[in-house]
Amino acid sequence: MACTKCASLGSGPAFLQPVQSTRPRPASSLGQPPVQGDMSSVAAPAAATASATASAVLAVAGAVSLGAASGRRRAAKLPKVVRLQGAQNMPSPTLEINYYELDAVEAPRILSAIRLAIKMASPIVKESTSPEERLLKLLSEPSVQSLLTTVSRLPVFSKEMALAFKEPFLFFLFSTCVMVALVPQHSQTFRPVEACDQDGLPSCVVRVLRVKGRERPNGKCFARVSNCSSTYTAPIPLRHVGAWLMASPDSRLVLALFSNALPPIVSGYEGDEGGQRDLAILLEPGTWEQTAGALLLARIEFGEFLRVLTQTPNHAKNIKHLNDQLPAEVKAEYLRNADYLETADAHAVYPTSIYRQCDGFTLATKDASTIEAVMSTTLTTTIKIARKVLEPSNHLLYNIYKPLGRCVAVVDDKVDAIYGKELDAYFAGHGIEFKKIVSSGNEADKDIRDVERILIAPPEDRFVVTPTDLMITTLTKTQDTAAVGEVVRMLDGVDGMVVKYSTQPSEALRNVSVQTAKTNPNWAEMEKKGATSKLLEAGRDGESFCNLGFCFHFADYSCPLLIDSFYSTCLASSSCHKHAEGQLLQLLVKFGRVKKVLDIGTFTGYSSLAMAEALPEEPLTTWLGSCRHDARLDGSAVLVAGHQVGLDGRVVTLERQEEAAKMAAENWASSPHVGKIESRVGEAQALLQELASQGESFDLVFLDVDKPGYFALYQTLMETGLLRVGGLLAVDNTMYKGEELTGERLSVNGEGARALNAGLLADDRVLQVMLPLRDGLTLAFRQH
Ligand SMILES: C[S@@+](CC[C@H](N)C(=O)[O-])C[C@H]1O[C@@H](n2cnc3c(N)ncnc32)[C@H](O)[C@@H]1O
Repeated sequence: MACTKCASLGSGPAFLQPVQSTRPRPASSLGQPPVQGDMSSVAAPAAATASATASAVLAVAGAVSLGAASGRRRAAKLPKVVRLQGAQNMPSPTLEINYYELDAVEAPRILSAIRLAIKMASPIVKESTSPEERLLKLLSEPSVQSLLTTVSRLPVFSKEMALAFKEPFLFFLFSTCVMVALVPQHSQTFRPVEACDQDGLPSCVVRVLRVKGRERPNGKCFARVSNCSSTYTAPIPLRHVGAWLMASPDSRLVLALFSNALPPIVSGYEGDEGGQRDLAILLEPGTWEQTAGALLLARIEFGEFLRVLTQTPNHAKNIKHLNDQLPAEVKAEYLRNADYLETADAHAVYPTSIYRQCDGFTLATKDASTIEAVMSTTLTTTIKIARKVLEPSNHLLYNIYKPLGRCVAVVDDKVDAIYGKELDAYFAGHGIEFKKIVSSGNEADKDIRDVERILIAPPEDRFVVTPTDLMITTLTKTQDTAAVGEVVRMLDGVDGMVVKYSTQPSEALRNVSVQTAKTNPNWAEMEKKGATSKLLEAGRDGESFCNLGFCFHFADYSCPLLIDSFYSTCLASSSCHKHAEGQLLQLLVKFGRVKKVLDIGTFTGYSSLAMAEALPEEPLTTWLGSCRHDARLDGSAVLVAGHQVGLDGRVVTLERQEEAAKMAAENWASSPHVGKIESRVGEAQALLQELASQGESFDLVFLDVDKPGYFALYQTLMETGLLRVGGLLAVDNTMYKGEELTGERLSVNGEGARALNAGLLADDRVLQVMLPLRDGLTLAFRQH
């Protein structure tokens, strides 16, 4: 996500984006030996159990050569180290791993971002306003916001990160606090943090802090949690910490970070010499003298500020409330980052396995001139040798998968040829949902990324809602999973970009999306499984989904999501394409200075609300007659019979299903724009006649109902003048899942869309363009 406010620093992804194809191999395969020296436990043998322990050891100190973004690797031989206090009980790493592409991080830009943010933030923290006001101002300061976003995305153990953190990493802590404080409502879409210590601190956070800092003399925080276990699956790259933290809206965390958990490097302002020393040793030799003054000053200023901020009795509550007080665009920016963090590595937010455990600790030479942050990831695999496991009477697999509810298996095609049928029969016989993803590959292709590639959108999990879905489904039928994975990512990337770089929807609209998904009768059941993202998808084969006796069109709320355990829900996030379409409608309303909108097909009220939000606010005047337009040419309002008859912007929305109309009304109820919406229930054709007989006409008509009726409704709109000359018609789903692209027989909906497309083409009263937005959105301007 690009920070629009501080473009000069570059966007987060631009310099943090993982580079799939050039990832570094695990350090051991790069010829780096395991850590040497006095870390006796480091060389401890792997546990005799079937568990593999791996650790990433990346340098953090001035004495160790820190490679730049070009990918220079640190010296293979490390100086002797001793464990720091508190590290004695940590597990012992045996080999190095490096899951993430650290070389893409541009340390110099991060450093300049830090400098800029310090410069801009410094006068703010010294202001005489209340600490909360200052914090609010800080969070809204573009350079600070940009830095927080950036920092939240950094892989923690990279050498570049270490380089970046040669300056105080108050900002890291700050960013984590900020995220927690900022996004409680967002956090509801994340799973709660599972492993917490007694203080409610997610253990992963503690681990990161423990790695980066040290136990404080008062023993708080780090010491207490040293033996808590985590069920998190990923190693702990810092860029994910924000996402983890967001999972815990607990303001105690903010408190803990502010008051207790600050490692000496930050909290040393109270006269803690350790902090100053740490800071000194993290700087390049010689730069300390030049930089120390400014940094120390910043540290003191921020330290003092934090102290004041956390002194008042209500500070926890106050900090939490800042979320609501932030300017909308600032808040949206933070939320966008939250979305990014979620999608950047879903594993960090949504653990997928209980068999991987992360840990970390800090090692240092006695004089602290060399510090190493060591992180270990323990992968535990149980291997059982068993025979005849696929015989129905054998309960081995049953006992594992029955409690889990289902089994997703990536099966080699050679294995499938031999055991495929037996596998299917076994799970079917035991009533266990079984998803078999058959893939062809060699041994070398079986690393975690290949598994990811295979799991991404297997054909049976992807509903065809848009032409993109169709292409992806077609692609994934081939056997070359690696190439398919790349293309799928690109295709999804196009849609993702549309959403990412379009203005983000209001909270009210996000909520409508959630409500929409919840109308699915399977919602509750899926929610239990944590698989609700699927419910934003269309029904498997069709565009309609029957519930409460009437049909809903879930296709319109589709997200290009991956299978649920992989990328979880995008509820309330901006990833739903419907949002981009909503933004387009809003843009059209604003650009066309539209006052009267006809929304044909209400459903849960998303499009109605989107357009209502964009309509002007001023009270008015009248809807009546042609004088309305003449009068507004000179900007004046027209009063009919001297009284006001409504708001200067109105959406009339039509829906055949009473229940849907009711649900939409509930969804709009809390919006300040509700007064602009008028809902009518009935068949669209009949309602159009009624509106025409009342002399209505509209500047903008959005047509989004059953496709077989499209052309007839279009004709009525034109013949009755409901779409006024100079007005615009927007029609959804005109590409209808790309059915025409298949060359196969069209469905009735596909036929309906084609009839309208052909009708528009033949009608010279309109000038139209089909936009490949989602499932095709056609804009037709009525010129005669
Ligand atoms: C695709 S949904 C509309 C979604 C809505 N425009 C939005 O973007 O949020 C279509 C809705 O139109 C309704 N509908 C379908 N055919 C209709 C018709 N002929 N007359 C009135 N309503 C109709 C359906 O009940 C459904 O609720």
